[in-house]
Amino acid sequence: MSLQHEACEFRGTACLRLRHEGATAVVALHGAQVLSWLPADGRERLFLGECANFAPGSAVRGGIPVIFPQFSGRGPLRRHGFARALDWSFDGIEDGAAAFVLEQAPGTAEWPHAFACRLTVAIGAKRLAVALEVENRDTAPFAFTAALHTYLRVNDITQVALEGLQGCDYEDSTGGGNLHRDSGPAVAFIGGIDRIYRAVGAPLALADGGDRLRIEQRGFRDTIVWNPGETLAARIGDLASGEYRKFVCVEAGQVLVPVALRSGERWCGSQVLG
Ligand SMILES: O=P(O)(O)OC[C@H]1O[C@H](O)[C@H](O)[C@@H](O)[C@@H]1O
Repeated sequence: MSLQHEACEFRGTACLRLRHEGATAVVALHGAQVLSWLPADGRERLFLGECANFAPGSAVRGGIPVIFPQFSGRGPLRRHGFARALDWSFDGIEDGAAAFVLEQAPGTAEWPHAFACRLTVAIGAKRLAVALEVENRDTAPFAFTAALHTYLRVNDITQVALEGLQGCDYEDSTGGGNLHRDSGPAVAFIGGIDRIYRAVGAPLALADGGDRLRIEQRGFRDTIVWNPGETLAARIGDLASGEYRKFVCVEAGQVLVPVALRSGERWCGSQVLG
């Protein structure tokens, strides 16, 4: 059976529910943000904050926010860009994936370029695949940074280990952007962590007690690893008390070297979980 889809409301916001091979995903039109992913075993794999704010123009804490055209505060635009705060349009099912589009509009005026973003979401029994394509529809070149800011639900953050980054260089965003090389076999999440690993190629594995999740990315060269830790979490207004223990962000990103597109060119990056 092919991918099934239906419009639905989830936490009061307009969404599309996808079903395939016993798995379900919910994608909000707000930000084209995947909010929920239940593989066929029925266990939620994404974190969505209890206090997540779906008001127009706001960023929703959890799921898979689409970061475009600027990662974090690395440029003149609003933090993490506008794509996560705007409504996207559902553009149908194509090659077994639901497609959502965002194009130049009054809400994107802070970045004066003609562009088209296309986010596709596909699911299988044990797999979630999200791909972001960006097209330059302008007459002039432009450059951007982007990420799929995936919030992975975990049982107990003190037991979580992220494997596959040994030997990779990273910028430590908590330490003024200092460069380091990861020497340990796994990243642990004790205290806050905010790192941009560069040129990550091989798949990662998130071990959470007895559970393991494979994380693969293509097109995106960097991987951002983030959890605010207790102290910073207490200052994040849309994160309920103790919720920082329930997620780690493992983000597929193109941050350290922006993507430059000439007129008519396209770029694509993707993240596959499962
Ligand atoms: O609070 P937000 O704007 O959603 O950002 C949440 C986090 O996103 C990324 O992971 C950055 O590396 C962090 O520095 C930032 O704190």
